[in-house]
Amino acid sequence: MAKPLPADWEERHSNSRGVPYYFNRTTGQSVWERPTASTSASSTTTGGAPQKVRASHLLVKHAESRRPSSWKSPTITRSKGEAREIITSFRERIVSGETDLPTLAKTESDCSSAKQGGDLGFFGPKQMQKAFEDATYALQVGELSSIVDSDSGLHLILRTA
Ligand SMILES: Cn1nc(-c2ccccc2)cc1C(=O)N[C@H](Cc1nc2ccccc2[nH]1)C(=O)O
Repeated sequence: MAKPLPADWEERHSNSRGVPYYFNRTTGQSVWERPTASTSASSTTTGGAPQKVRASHLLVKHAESRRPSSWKSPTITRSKGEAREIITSFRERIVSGETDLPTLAKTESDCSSAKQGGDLGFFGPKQMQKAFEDATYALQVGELSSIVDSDSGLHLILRTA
């Protein structure tokens, strides 16, 4: 029987790895190992300040997106299903090594960060939509996410720091 988690820690599920990970609601820290009483909030690498992460992403919007418009298209009418087919193909091309996320994001992402190769810079807890934040914190640096569904559309996320 697993011991209860220390205060502020919660168990989450990593879609990309299919295993649990542990998230500290106070510091924004995420760890793979189940925390014990000694894994305190102050044990962050930043001395207690919420840990920031950096990520690049490729966004494919669809008709149900919060803002179905982008630098690529003033009115986005593709269905969510079509968007999923498109982003699945993009992910296959990245995983095969044919291209990489920043290169593909520059021409294909529906986010205004496309010109920066999808780089969003550093962000901390509660700065991005929850689904995006959770997916990013669950990634190791250098890891590519599975398809992440937010109110903005479908994302591929590459954690860079
Ligand atoms: C969060 N963010 N950062 C930038 C950005 C960053 C660096 C340089 C230029 C733009 C754009 C955005 C943004 O919200 N863009 C939206 C789309 C979008 N929605 C997101 C939700 C989560 C993370 C990134 C996201 N990007 C848009 O263009 O309609």
